[in-house]
Amino acid sequence: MTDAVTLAAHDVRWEADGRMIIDGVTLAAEPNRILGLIGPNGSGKSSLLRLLCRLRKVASGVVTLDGADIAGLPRRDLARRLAFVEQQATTDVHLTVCDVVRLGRTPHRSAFASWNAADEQAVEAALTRVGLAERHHQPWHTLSGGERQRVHIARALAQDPRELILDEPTNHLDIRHQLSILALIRRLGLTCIVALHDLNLASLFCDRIGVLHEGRLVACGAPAKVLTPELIRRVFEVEVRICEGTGGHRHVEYVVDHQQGDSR
Ligand SMILES: Nc1ncnc2c1ncn2[C@@H]1O[C@H](COP(=O)(O)OP(=O)(O)OP(=O)(O)O)[C@@H](O)[C@H]1O
Repeated sequence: MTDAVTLAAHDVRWEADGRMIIDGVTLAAEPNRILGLIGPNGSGKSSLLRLLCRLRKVASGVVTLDGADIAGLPRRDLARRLAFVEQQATTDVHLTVCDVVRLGRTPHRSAFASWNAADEQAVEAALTRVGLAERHHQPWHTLSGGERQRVHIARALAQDPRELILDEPTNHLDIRHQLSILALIRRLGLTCIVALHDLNLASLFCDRIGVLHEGRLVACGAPAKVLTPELIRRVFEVEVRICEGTGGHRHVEYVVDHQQGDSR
């Protein structure tokens, strides 16, 4: 483990219903870089992300932030450092867009402090960054799925974190917004760990990719190193060709037999 590590898991295990879901995962986020997490449905991506931000307690192993066990950090200190955008975050239907984003300021405010200009500015900036500055007062329940996703990202940005963890942030987004949200995440320059299903988006936007398979980390490294036909066949059970894509990024092309209807 190098010094240049912010958030890291060391031989982390977690089980549910007597089944090992996360099985001895060791990985580290590099400061100001994006670590993508890929893997088939049920491979443990969400579970691992929840362990990394202490929404679940590890059964064994340790998660550290700047070398300190996160289990010992005060909740508020952790929330000032680390924001989590969940896959299907539920939100009280009576809130407006602005109310939801304001929740991101909670860790920065003391119990009796009034709402101040810095809080307001953080909320404004976050909404502008996700392209929803004009939707301040729109009731939450009237938003589309993609707009809700962007509001949740704005809420995380208003939290002003140094570490940002995102579980499938492109869910529900059309292709333009998938690209713009991932480009935004890159521009933020934060330390990010992001679960993604789309291998090409992972290849385009992540500095490194970790691959989960049945709760184990089976590969972790630069996209060009990790995204090989052999690994994708073993983990995802599909046939692919890897081509040279834009800007030297690997492009994954699925080999589909239209007679068979699948790629095997
Ligand atoms: N609280 C729980 N109780 C029992 N099983 C659980 C619990 N949480 C997760 N699991 C199981 O752990 C496995 C991993 O789930 P997880 O949501 O982490 O996978 P994932 O890689 O994020 O999947 P997806 O790509 O479908 O979102 C699944 O089989 C899931 O059913």
